[in-house]
Amino acid sequence: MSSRYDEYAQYDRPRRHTRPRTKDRPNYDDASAGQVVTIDRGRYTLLLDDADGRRIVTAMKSRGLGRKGVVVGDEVRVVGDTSGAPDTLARIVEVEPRKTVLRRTADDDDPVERIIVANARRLVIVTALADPPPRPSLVDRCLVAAYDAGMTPLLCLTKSDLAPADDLVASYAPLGVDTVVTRHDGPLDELESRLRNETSVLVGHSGVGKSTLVNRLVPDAERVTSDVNAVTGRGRHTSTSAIALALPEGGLIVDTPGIRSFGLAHVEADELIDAFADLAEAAVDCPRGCTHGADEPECALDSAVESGTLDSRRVESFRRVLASLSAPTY
Ligand SMILES: Nc1nc2c(ncn2[C@@H]2O[C@H](COP(=O)(O)OP(=O)(O)OP(=O)(O)O)[C@@H](O)[C@H]2O)c(=O)[nH]1
Ligand SMILES: [Zn+2]
Repeated sequence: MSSRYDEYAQYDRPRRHTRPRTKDRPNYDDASAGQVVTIDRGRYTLLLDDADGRRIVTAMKSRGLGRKGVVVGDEVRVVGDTSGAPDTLARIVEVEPRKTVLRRTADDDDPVERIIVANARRLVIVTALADPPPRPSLVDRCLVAAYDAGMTPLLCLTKSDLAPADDLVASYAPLGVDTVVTRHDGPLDELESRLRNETSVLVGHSGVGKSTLVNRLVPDAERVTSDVNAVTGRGRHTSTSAIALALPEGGLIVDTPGIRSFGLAHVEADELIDAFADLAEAAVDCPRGCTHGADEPECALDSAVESGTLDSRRVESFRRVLASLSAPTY
């Protein structure tokens, strides 16, 4: 089986630009569209897919962008040599508005909540059913991160050959979280069908089987990573940046090595509840400043459960996720 990355090596030279440019104002009508795949020391690796074919292009930021940040997943417009031939460098002249933004948490090394990935649709929360045992509080924090980022969470429960998935599936079902169960020697089509033609981000702590999944989803992931690093001039991929890999059947999967937790410091209870339309609707009747937690005496979620409008298990699950917001980071 071969990956789409194989196609990147085969491209035609770009057509010559025929449109004249105005002198006074830059005219980027003839700019190509691309997506940022990884970033290393001011060099941006882009995936371009247009009439000239699918290819990897290295670019830098144009001066006109100023201090505007460019992150993995950004949809950008590029000019200059976009052939992708060795030793060529294109220029990023525009960054399209971001559809979603996933941030990593501030830590001792870096006190700023930086964006890990832009424009990803799905956050795949990878949890092993055993070895290591599941950590529900971590899953809950990842769920909050997904909702906050505007992404759809997908719970991927791995190593189902070691332990049953029933309990975990049942605890996330009331929230309507989509779940797939996998094992290294079982089929992956349920996961693959959800990833197709979209940008997804994989998260999970060490040992849960992320690399095993990536290597199956992108059969030549290791070669691609080293090729990308050859382009960016690095011996191996740096752990600080995310890297997007193309899936054979379309779509990108973003691996997040070295990223241990998400920036949730700014997330408020009212923002989280907005991810659940029925709960948000009931909470309209809450007293001002209600945090919707189990200890709130007059939370309208309780009256909605009493009147039968809301399912108590759904409210309980929501409150468990909500509590993870104030729990210490792992
Ligand atoms: N029994 C069982 N073992 C698995 C399964 N998937 C992965 N493993 C094993 O679990 C261990 C960890 O798998 P990895 O894919 O390296 O996990 P990871 O999440 O990438 O871990 P890091 O590389 O530390 O981030 C390896 O020994 C795998 O062989 C599975 O479905 N069942
Ligand atoms: Zn409330």
